[in-house]
Amino acid sequence: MNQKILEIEALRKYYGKRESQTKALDGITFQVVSGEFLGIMGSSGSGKSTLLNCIATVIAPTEGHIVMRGTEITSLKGKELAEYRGRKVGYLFQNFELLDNLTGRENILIPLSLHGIPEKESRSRMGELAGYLEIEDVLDKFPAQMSGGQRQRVAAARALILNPEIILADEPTGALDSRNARTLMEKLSGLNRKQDSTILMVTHDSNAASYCTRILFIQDGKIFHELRRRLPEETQQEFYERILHVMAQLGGGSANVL
Ligand SMILES: Nc1ncnc2c1ncn2[C@@H]1O[C@H](COP(=O)(O)OP(=O)(O)OP(=O)(O)O)[C@@H](O)[C@H]1O
Repeated sequence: MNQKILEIEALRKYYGKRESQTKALDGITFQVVSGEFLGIMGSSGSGKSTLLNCIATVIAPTEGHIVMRGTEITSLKGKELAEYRGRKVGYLFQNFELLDNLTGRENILIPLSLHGIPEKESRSRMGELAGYLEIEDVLDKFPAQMSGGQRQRVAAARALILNPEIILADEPTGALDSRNARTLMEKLSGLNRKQDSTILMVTHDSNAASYCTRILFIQDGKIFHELRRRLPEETQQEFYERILHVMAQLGGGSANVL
């Protein structure tokens, strides 16, 4: 436990030219340790997606370091980069991103086919995940035949099938109603607690964030505040109330009161 999985150091991402530059990330430093469920919150335009996209290697940072288990990922190329994107990281998106013409089972197995891994190697993992995520009934259905909650749980199984080092979740409850959002968060939080899955989740939703073990609040591309759930004594409701309090400060732009 407490091994460093991800180290972000002095990360900057500037968009545009000097005269009209946006400092989307302006010197962000933090670490994620094994078994953490880290939330990233902040108002619109604060830099959350940019941060996640840098870690996912979708965009290149202007400056700084992203180190995954000791390997600098900003300089990875070719096979190593593909290995990082496909095996070390699992992704969960707001809009599920399932392929419409594949069944639930086939969607979950996509990461295996991308890496040429024989299906039989993941058969027991598939069974375990399908049972835990309550998607056994929809494995042979197409996404259009599933509810939103089922689609997102299928997407969660796809993210987890190769046992990645970290799950990157971008607003995973954004397209779900409150009941399905709660089910998803309970499942993710259970995986985090029981299997030590490490999760980094960007969210606007204070309710979803209350399942995290720690939250970083970002404003104008900088870390503005950090909350850590005081386990075991702090209830989820109490943590939720502390989150709301910080969000109110963020909304009011009163960064110096904390
Ligand atoms: N490709 C781009 N070119 C120029 N500016 C960009 C680009 N992408 C993002 N930005 C700017 O960078 C800043 C951070 O954007 P980002 O999308 O990371 O914010 P966010 O916190 O994810 O917002 P939201 O919650 O609305 O998704 C914003 O000011 C945005 O306008």
